[in-house]
Amino acid sequence: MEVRNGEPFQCPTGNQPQALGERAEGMETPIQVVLRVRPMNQAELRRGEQSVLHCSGPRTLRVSPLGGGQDVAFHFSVVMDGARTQDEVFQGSGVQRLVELALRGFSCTAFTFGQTGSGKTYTLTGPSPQGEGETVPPSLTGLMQRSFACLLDKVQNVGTPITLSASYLEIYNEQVRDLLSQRPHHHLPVRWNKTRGFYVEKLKAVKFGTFEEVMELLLEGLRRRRSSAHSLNEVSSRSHALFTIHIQCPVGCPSRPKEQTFGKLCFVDLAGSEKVAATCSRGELMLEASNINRSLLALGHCISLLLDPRQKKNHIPYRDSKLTRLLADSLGGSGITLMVACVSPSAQSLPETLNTLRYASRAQRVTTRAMPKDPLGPQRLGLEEEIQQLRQENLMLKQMLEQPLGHRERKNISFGAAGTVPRKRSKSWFNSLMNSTGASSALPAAVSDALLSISAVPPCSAPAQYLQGTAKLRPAMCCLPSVLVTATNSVSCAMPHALVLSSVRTRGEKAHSFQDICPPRFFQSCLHCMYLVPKPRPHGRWRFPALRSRPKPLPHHQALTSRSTL
Ligand SMILES: Nc1ncnc2c1ncn2[C@@H]1O[C@H](COP(=O)(O)OP(=O)(O)OP(=O)(O)O)[C@@H](O)[C@H]1O
Repeated sequence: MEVRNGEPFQCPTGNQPQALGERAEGMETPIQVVLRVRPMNQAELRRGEQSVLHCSGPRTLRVSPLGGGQDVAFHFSVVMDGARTQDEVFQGSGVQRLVELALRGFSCTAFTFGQTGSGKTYTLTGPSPQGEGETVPPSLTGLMQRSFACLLDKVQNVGTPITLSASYLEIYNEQVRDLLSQRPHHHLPVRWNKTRGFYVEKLKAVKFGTFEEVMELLLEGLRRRRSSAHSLNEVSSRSHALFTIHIQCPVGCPSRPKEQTFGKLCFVDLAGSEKVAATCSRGELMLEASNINRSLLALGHCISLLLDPRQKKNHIPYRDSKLTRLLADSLGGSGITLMVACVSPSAQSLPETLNTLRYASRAQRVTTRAMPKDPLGPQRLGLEEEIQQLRQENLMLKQMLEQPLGHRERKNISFGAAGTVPRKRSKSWFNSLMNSTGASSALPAAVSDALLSISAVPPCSAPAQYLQGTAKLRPAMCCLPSVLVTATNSVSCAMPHALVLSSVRTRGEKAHSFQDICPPRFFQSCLHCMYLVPKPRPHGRWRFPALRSRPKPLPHHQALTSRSTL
């Protein structure tokens, strides 16, 4: 197809990117890249510039350098020429699919990337309003306004109440500012935690329910966003802007119908890369340009490393810039990402255009593992563990109650059906153990006679030796309360603030790991005294150190005295 100077490109309408979120959850999903070529602008036409970009299919762009150099072909999910309208870009880019996936609880990101003046802001929000109070004509609105309308339409049809809120921030000169705040110049810190990953502390999130409300938020942020004029763009964005919609859905997706979902739809308008010489930037403009270029370089570096599977497993330097921190999940995490690469068709911009095309080609080889967001994440796991412990404890107490009274008087208790000391012992478990055996903090450091039999453990043939007193344990432990699991299948309780498990048998044999305490075979072959001193942890759970380490034998000659058991 011949491309003449200034004429729009002819190219079949792009198809929807196919792989976007169509793979199973947790599968590697590549970043989708849509390429948009803007039409020649007035300045380029006046200069009589040649167009160097040719669409040769719905997914292929050919670059024909002036002067007869060899054509270079680039392939993307969709290629859109300069004749594509805003609506065609919306229909063909796959953003609608992102909206659906965000509603199902996925974290979705659409970002525009390209040289300054290549049409990134135009693609996301349409042309900048001509005057105060002017609005963008509906036919020219960008991906964001169309996605808002699409989202609100879908929300209405879902039938269940869905909570929507929006936040809007910019990264200007490596500082994060809240564009919805009355104090936009106040810098916000970027933090990290296990549950949320990277996030901006104290960022305002405003609830909305209608198209007008969300548009009000967008316009408020756009008014505050930093922009300036330079030789390549009269309204050039001087910051990276992230508009995020948080979608809280009380009823989850079909695969998790009973769970809440917390989807996210984020639009990122990156500031354009620029050659300072070409934009004639000075002073503040130059400082802004160098910060923009530096953060885009960090982004490119992360993308390059993400392409290497070995590097991906090791370390990706997301912390190199605020931008890469905030895009970490979209690039290498559990999000679904769409990149719209914007380029100018002019020959003068060719070096920058080639950079963008190479950058975009690399980006589309990056994969994420799309997973719906579970904000409870680790918390939920912790709760499940706790429930498990409480169940065990409950069972143990029930069994205690079922014991004949005589046994209880002798303070014999069972440790549950499996006959094991629970692996993870909660403080409440320990306390109830202490209470049930009558041990209290007032007891002296000597071992009480409370004997706790462990059910389901076969009678032990070990020698009739067992620990008689904590006073004879290592000095460090003397001050610790202890429960002694002895070779006689008994557990003796003393001071109630910590737990010592130990077992004794003849000398000369090998010591067993703590894990051996649990299965019955331990009690037939336990040799040395084994003890584990749990450390109280902040949330009331206790951790047993040396769970797998070799137990240290107690000094038998000092600590043990021969005594018949039971
Ligand atoms: N597809 C398009 N059709 C018509 N005009 C366009 C198109 N794309 C961009 N423009 C115009 O080109 C100019 C530059 O576009 P825009 O501001 O979106 O570029 P940008 O990539 O966001 O630049 P910067 O990085 O400097 O902010 C604007 O006047 C915009 O209206």
